[in-house]
Amino acid sequence: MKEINKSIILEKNKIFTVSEYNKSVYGEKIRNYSGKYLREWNPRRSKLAAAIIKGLKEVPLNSNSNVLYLGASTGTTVSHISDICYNGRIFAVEFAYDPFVKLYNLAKIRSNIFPILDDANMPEKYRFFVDKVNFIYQDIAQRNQVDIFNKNADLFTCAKYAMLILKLKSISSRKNERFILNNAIRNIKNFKIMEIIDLRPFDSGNFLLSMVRH
Ligand SMILES: C[S@@+](CC[C@H](N)C(=O)[O-])C[C@H]1O[C@@H](n2cnc3c(N)ncnc32)[C@H](O)[C@@H]1O
Repeated sequence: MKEINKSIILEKNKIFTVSEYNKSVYGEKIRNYSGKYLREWNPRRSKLAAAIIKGLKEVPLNSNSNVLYLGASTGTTVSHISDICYNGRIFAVEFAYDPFVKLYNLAKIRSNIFPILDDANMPEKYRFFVDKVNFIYQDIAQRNQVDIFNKNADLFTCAKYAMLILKLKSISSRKNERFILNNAIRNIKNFKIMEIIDLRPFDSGNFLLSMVRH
């Protein structure tokens, strides 16, 4: 077993978060672990898990981190971040009603998740619900995904670290992958790139950018 941090554990080719909760969120396996539980983290369902398995060196999250999560969907990755940041708060923004209902139900069980039904293009609408966040995570398949990130990063200036899932096909389905990637990176404001992880074979055409504010 290898600890990435106190709450993230790698065992052979599998990854787990240490959890207070013995309740499966998306069908993942759970087992007992020193008075708590180990929740298997599926890298085909969560790009952050895929990036860690692919060798992401730093995960700048700890038990006290406050996170702004854009594109939360039903809360698969949110639930693992909720395990890692068990004393912090996760402000989870999702604009589609159906996945939001599941996210909302998850938040009823997990007291550190604060679901927000809103469009991440308009952070000024939810800025007053969001306390000081240290970290922004974005996983949104939209053509203007870099703009969405920049707008949120401009407003939530306490966030020192960020991770952006770049979905290249959503930006352009015709241009060359390298070209889209370089262009997207050039357009990111305020943050410099620490690591770029190609998420293949878990997720094709998606890259995780890990960044720090400059
Ligand atoms: C790939 S899914 C996210 C999966 C999730 N991050 C996970 O790992 O569990 C992308 C989500 O972003 C949401 N989304 C897309 N555009 C959005 C926007 N402008 N504001 C908020 N949510 C958005 C979609 O409705 C979808 O649920």
